[in-house]
Amino acid sequence: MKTLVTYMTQTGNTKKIAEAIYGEITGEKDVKDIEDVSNLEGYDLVFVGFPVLQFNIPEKVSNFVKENVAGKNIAFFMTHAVPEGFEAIHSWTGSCKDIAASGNYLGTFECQGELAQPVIDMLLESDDPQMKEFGEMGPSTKGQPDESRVQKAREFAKEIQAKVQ
Ligand SMILES: Cc1cc2nc3c(=O)[nH]c(=O)nc-3n(C[C@H](O)[C@H](O)[C@H](O)COP(=O)(O)O)c2cc1C
Repeated sequence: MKTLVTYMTQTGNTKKIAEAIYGEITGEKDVKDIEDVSNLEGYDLVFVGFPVLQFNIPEKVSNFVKENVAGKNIAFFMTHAVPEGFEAIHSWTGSCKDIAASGNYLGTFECQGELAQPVIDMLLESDDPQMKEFGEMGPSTKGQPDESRVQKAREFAKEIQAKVQ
């Protein structure tokens, strides 16, 4: 069995989770920036990770998944600035299921990720009140994903792999 862990990241949070998942996976495996993946040929299980951007899965990621997921075992991981339990997270996990409709959807891991200072500054300057609100929650995201989140990601990786073995 061969597994791919692929991710998009801008400030490193999603990459940190990708590496935790990758570290936990047994068997043949690759970890790659999604920019470096042209298709999913040869992989039996794929983890796809991304930061939530403007209340959504980044378009680059959703397009890639829709184009390549047919017949594949797929799981997602995402990081976001809002705290875990925030209502919109349900719609983001729902979107993961939707874009994976032609594959075998196995689950989604999500956790908070720190807003980097340049991002906070940019969000605070935005005309969009919701983006401004994100900027204001910046300090409460510091240090995320922390070790407890990283540990949860490792457990998620194990659970997902067990589903396909
Ligand atoms: C332009 C922009 C838009 C964002 N929009 C959201 C959002 O809608 N909801 C949210 O919870 N976080 C939002 N974030 C925060 C990121 O999802 C979060 O910081 C994430 O952990 C970044 O991951 P990365 O370090 O892998 O890039 C946004 C960040 C940026 C830069």
